[in-house]
Amino acid sequence: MKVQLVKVHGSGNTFYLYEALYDDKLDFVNMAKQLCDPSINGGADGLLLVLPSDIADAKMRVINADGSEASMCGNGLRCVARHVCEKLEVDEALIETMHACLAVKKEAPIFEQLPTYSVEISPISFELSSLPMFLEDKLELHHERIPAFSEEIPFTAVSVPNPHLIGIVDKKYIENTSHQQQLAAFLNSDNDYCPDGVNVSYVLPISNNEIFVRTYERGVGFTNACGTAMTASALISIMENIVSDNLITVYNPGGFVQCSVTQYNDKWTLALIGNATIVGYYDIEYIGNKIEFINCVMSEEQVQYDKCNIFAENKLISITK
Ligand SMILES: N[C@H](CCC[C@H](N)C(=O)O)C(=O)O
Repeated sequence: MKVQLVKVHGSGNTFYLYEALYDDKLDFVNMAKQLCDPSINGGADGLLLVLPSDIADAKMRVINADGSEASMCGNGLRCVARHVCEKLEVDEALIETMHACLAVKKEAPIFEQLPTYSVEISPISFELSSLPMFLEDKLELHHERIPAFSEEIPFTAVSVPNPHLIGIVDKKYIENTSHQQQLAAFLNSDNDYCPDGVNVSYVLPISNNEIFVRTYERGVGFTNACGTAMTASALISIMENIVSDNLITVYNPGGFVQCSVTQYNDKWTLALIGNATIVGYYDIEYIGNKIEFINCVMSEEQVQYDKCNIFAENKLISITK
């Protein structure tokens, strides 16, 4: 069976996007694992499925590189938003996700002429049971030290709605990722705290409206960026008075995004704004359960994005000097 895929990324978090006519009989788990193999065309962090929806303009499903399915993907949703808006020739749309229909919108470029979209990040819960995470005598975890995780780093647990553990750290934990690697690998293996795993992010405060976030993603490992994690990190940074502005620039190893965090009547509203870049168009042949790449046409957009990435890298150098 011949399949057409688009390789896309949001802030360097790279995916294959496949528009399926319906919940195909294709084995998406097997497809994702093969497509994300780093030895083939540089791999990817996951597979985005764009499907018809009865309640929205389209439906998005997210399969991680290890074949696990996630309830949400912020960087991926921006890429799906662009795909759907350009197909329907609109600037705004509604995308059905596992737990909510989310508003998406074409925005003015975040950097030079970069195609930019905003996506709603919702629902949000601080209940440990929503991740799930199990901690003795706790129903929530707010900016607290858990000795089993770290004696130094205060962590917050939040679902948006995929699960996140957010630590506010000083520079040494950004320069050396071994602590984060060890903790995240433990919490994403057989353990008593997070039976379904968890995305683990370390956040370095920069200014009253800038943070740096590095994420070890559940089902993937370290990625250039994790959209839901960056938005959750912006939320925690506001709640803990680490930043004071409602529009936060979040730098990451793959570039930068902006996160809008507003509160009304005790309800938080989150939006993630950033690029939706097309890397290339791929034709594959799906023979039995084996994927063969037939053809690939690279897009010119990556050149444009590289300039954005250099801007972010220079900022990171200035921060961690
Ligand atoms: N690995 C995540 C899903 C992808 C999220 C990330 N790529 C984003 O941009 O939010 C999880 O299993 O919850």
